[in-house]
Amino acid sequence: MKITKDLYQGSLALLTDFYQLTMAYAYWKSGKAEQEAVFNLFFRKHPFQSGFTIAAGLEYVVDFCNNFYFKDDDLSYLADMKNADGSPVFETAFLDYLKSLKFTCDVDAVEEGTVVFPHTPLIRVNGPLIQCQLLETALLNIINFQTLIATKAARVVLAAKGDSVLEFGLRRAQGIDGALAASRASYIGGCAATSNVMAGKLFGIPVSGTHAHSWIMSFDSEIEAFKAYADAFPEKCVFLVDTYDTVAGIKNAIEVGKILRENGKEMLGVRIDSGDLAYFSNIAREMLDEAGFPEAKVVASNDLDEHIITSLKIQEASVSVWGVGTKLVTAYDQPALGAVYKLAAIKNERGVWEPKVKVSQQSIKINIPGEHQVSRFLKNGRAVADMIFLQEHKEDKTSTTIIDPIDPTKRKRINFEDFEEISLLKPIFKKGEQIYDCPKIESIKLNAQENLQHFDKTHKRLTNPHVYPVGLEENLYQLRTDLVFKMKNYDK
Ligand SMILES: Nc1ncnc2c1ncn2[C@@H]1O[C@H](COP(=O)(O)OP(=O)(O)OP(=O)(O)O)[C@@H](O)[C@H]1O
Ligand SMILES: O=P(O)(O)OC[C@H]1O[C@H](OP(=O)(O)OP(=O)(O)O)[C@H](O)[C@@H]1O
Ligand SMILES: O=C(O)c1cccnc1
Repeated sequence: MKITKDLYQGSLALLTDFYQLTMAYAYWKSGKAEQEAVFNLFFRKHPFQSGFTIAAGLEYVVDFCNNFYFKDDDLSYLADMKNADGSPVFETAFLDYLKSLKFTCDVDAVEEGTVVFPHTPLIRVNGPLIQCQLLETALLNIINFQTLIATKAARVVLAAKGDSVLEFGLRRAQGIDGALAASRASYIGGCAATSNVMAGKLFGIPVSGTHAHSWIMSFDSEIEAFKAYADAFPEKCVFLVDTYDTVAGIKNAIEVGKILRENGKEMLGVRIDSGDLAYFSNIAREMLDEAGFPEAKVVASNDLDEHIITSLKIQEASVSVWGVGTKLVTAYDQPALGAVYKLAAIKNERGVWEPKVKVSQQSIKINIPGEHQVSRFLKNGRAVADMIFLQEHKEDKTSTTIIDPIDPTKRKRINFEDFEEISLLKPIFKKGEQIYDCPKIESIKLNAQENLQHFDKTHKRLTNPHVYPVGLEENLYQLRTDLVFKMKNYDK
């Protein structure tokens, strides 16, 4: 899918913070625009107190980079911007430079659906400083949201323990694009289908749904409404049974289910959207079984999330399909991921790479310098640790120690020959040319499921999960510590 073309009719170069453009102008003016740089996009904490995060959004990023150019009307908009004294904000020669700007960066990224952890780069961009800088805001916008929602969906799906989860969020999502991106990310995270028809068309996601209370209310009686629905959709009958009286509603559904059966069709199930979902789902299950409908499913909806689903499972509710909307697509309990995009290295005038750190009072905010690689180590198919490293530090080594970037007392010895080693960052663009085929959404979803299987269930626990070890290779840890000391003048 051409996301930019289908959704936004062209380049999204102006989808950025104004300060990116002022910095771009200043880079250009000071002769730094083409200086080569490396930026990393990463997050510092899992959302929702989760023990894992699911990467999502790369296909949008690829599309954004492929369509990264300034259109004539973008440039005239910028040309019209004035300073307080009436002078133009951007001089014409700079706008001409932007007009001729072509995307030429290398981009390496973690594939969508990959389980990822704090501090490891999800995307690494290497290219002219001005281009790297101009990508920041859009890349963060895309990755922060889709990664957040894919993770929320994965948690909801884990709570559902193999039952289908339908995403019903469109009506309460954060605007049109929020809804579309959320439906896409929810599917990647493991939802079985969406109610969002446009997301179905754009992304190839299965669409599904039942009917609303208004359908029932438009008839004189519930049974009439069920019969009319069964006439229209004999193959797709999930009756919403709680408009007036849930038990009476289930009886009516059974009655119409029998009529359907006489005509050679099977009622798919009932939906309960209010009241005590444990109590009513168990009553529905008993009544359906007794009436000879053991295959009919009980669908539950109403402000569900992973915690309520877990509770309903503990209560042995007889729900087999979960409709989840608001709390999934708005990431209700944590509305932003907080990933950042930081300069990690820059090539100086002599052509030598200089690693860079931003020093902070909070050690969690000190970034990791250099052009990172990330390896995941597996033993018998089980992930044991991730290592962030610089290629030149690892060459010729047979073992190393990884060190927690925040707490250096947490360390792990890695003998490379003991593990299967997977490189997480894949080449996506080389000198501005796309060299990666974005997978179909079905294989992204499968990738997420397979990835999750590599992790012990203690990391996937919804509350207080066991922390998965992610560390800096010892030489990188030392490099970072030395740089921080240098920037703080501790060595003087
Ligand atoms: N057995 C249960 N255990 C825990 N939570 C439940 C149980 N049954 C329902 N819930 C949840 O409790 C909340 C009840 O919300 P609310 O009070 O809005 O429902 P309601 O009054 O039954 O429905 P509505 O207002 O939509 O008619 C929902 O989030 C629902 O998912
Ligand atoms: O609760 P969510 O997880 O967002 O799932 C979607 C909700 O949207 C629909 O009803 P709507 O909320 O429009 O009306 P209702 O709450 O009055 O049933 C549906 O019946 C669900 O309850
Ligand atoms: O199909 C449904 O049942 C549905 C769709 C959107 C929101 N709530 C329910």
